Amino acid sequence: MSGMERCRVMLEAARIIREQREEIATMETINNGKSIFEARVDIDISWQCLEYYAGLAGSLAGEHIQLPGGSFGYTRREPLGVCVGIGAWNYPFQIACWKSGPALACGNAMVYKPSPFTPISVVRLAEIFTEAGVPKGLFNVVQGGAATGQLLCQHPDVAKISFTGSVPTGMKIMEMAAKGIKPVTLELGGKSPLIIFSDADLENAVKGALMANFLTQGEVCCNGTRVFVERKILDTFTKEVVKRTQKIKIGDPLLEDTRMGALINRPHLNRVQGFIKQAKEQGAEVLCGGDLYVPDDPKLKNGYYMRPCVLGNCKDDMTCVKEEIFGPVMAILPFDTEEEVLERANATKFGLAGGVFTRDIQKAHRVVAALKAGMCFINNYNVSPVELPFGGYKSSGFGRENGRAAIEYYSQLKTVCVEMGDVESAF
Ligand SMILES: NC(=O)c1ccc[n+]([C@@H]2O[C@H](COP(=O)([O-])OP(=O)(O)OC[C@H]3O[C@@H](n4cnc5c(N)ncnc54)[C@H](O)[C@@H]3O)[C@@H](O)[C@H]2O)c1
Ligand SMILES: NCCCC=O
Repeated sequence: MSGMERCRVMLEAARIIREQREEIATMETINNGKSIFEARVDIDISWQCLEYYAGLAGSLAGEHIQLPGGSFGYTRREPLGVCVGIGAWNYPFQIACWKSGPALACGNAMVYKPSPFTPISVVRLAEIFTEAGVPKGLFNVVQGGAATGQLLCQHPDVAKISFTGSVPTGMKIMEMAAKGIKPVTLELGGKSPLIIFSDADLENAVKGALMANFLTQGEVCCNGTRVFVERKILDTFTKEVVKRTQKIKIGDPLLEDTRMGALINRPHLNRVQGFIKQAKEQGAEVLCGGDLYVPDDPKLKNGYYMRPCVLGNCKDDMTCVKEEIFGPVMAILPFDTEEEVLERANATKFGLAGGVFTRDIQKAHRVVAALKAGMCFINNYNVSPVELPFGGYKSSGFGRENGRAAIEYYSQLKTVCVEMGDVESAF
């Protein structure tokens, strides 16, 4: 298909998703456990992603380059071939759109493997692509776990792998990709810093800290889980954050007023609680939450619910401050100077995201310029405009999703050199 034809099909897929927003959001809530309120936002970001790449599909182009003597060259932006997408369980539908959007826009095929914990909604995406006119076999879903993922990565017909998941799995994916000389995009974990200066708008900073920690039960790769607060406002800020965290409505994720649903599964819930136990043993203070939550509704009593947790008295060398917990656990850390906080914020193997709240515009830009992270926020956190590239530094991965940047990762350049004169042979 031409770029314009791909554009039309992708716009139709985006339209169907928009039309079926409620049904898909409900499916995603059942799939993952996140609140319906949030699932709707995920679905909106998903159709916006397809619309955005539909727009780019028709304008993909190479360059014309003039050479001496009337000769010239040109480049063609060509697809890679069959791309494999492997997704995590926290944003099942959205991750599949973030990968398939640029992949299909560039003229590739995709075989997508969702996490076995959230197998359902991406099947609906495949059906929607078919309804929209994507040719049979161009977007395929293969269900399975690690073994299936390995087979896909090692398959000789696969030209590219785009992976979203944990750092240990990312390393294995990269090893497999290296054996086949396949390009790879790695969207991995994080332990991102959020820096609150004393001149920040306190109301926005508190809201930002909650957004940075408690969406999708805290199971968000770019969460700002290390909240550095300038000592002057530590008490006021902490008190307000704790008060609002305690008010978060937990429970049946399909209810309209629920803002925190269930974690993904029992082992993960136990793991998150293990981090909190260890934090206490290492001297952190639980300022609120961290315990199991049992909803009144008897049919939910075995659900994987916990109260969102705020940890005080944290130190940089504690496990809860160093490791990705991937649950609703915020660590608050006081700081005194800009120089000190930057050094501490960057002292991590991860580099996915970072944020700063301040009214001082020069300070804001200076701080984000110094943060070693791929996605930085000034005076907000965890918003996901599809126009902006998203991806990590350091162990959080490489390659970018969203924005124009993703086109680079789903296409390759062919250079054509055209001679307009005679061949000047060396022989
Ligand atoms: N940077 C991002 O954009 C982003 C987004 C979402 C989640 N994440 C990260 O994902 C992690 C949580 O997700 P998870 O628990 O599903 O991660 P995971 O690494 O356990 O699994 C991710 C996917 O990889 C598959 N997989 C597992 N082992 C494999 C192997 N050896 N070969 C091929 N595929 C394999 C899984 O079946 C799943 O589909 C967190 O670390 C989180 O930060 C990152
Ligand atoms: N808003 C989506 C963020 C993806 C990371 O988990």
